[in-house]
Parts: sequence; structure tokens; C-alpha cells
Amino acid sequence: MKQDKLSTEVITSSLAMLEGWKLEDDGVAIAKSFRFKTFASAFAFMTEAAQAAERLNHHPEWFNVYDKVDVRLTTHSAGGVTALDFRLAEAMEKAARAR
Ligand SMILES: C[C@H](O)[C@H](O)[C@H]1CNC2=NC(N)=NC(=O)C2=N1
Repeated sequence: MKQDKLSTEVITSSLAMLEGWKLEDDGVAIAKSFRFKTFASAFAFMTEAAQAAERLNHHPEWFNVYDKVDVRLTTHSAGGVTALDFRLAEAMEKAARAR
């Protein structure tokens, strides 16, 4: 399904409902740095997030070092932030809460 780029207003109000997510790169992406207790927890989070990404057919850019996972979400085909980025962000919040 073709995703439309969200307006800055919609992005800002959607971000207000998510803990710790920020607009990045002049509004092209949303990002969060997750911190876990151990590498095992961080990797379990990544496994669950990867399964959500496959279900949504929407994939994160991320970088893991030990207990930290830096996530950047953008919709490559739209060149900006779409509703899919927020659906994946919500799935990641749920996965992080389960750790
Ligand atoms: C062919 C496939 O549907 C596309 O390449 C999907 C896969 N995952 C994706 N993930 C993200 N973040 N942006 C995309 O544009 C995108 N496109």
C-alpha cells in the first residue's frame, strides 16, 4: 500500500504520545535510543521488533551495542515519515515493555 508522508503537525502530535521518540534529520525520520539491562534483553527486543517489521513489511534502521539499540524509522519509498513508522514505533514500545 502506498504510504503518504505525514505533515510536520501530524508527526509532532503523534510523537507527543510516544515516550522518548524524537524527530530527526529535518523531519525525515523518527528516532529513539533504547536501553536494556543486558545484551540478551536487547537482542530479545530486536527479535520481537524484527517480527513486527516483517508483519508490517516495514523495516527499521538500527544499531546495537551491548545493551543499547538506537532506532531510526523512516519510509524510504516516501522519503519521509508515514503512518507505518508510527505503527512500527508502537510495536517497538510494546516489545521494549515486555523486557
Ligand atoms: C518491496 C518492499 O515492500 C519494500 O522494499 C519495503 C520494505 N520495507 C521498507 N521499510 C521501510 N522503512 N521503508 C520502505 O520504504 C520499505 N519498503
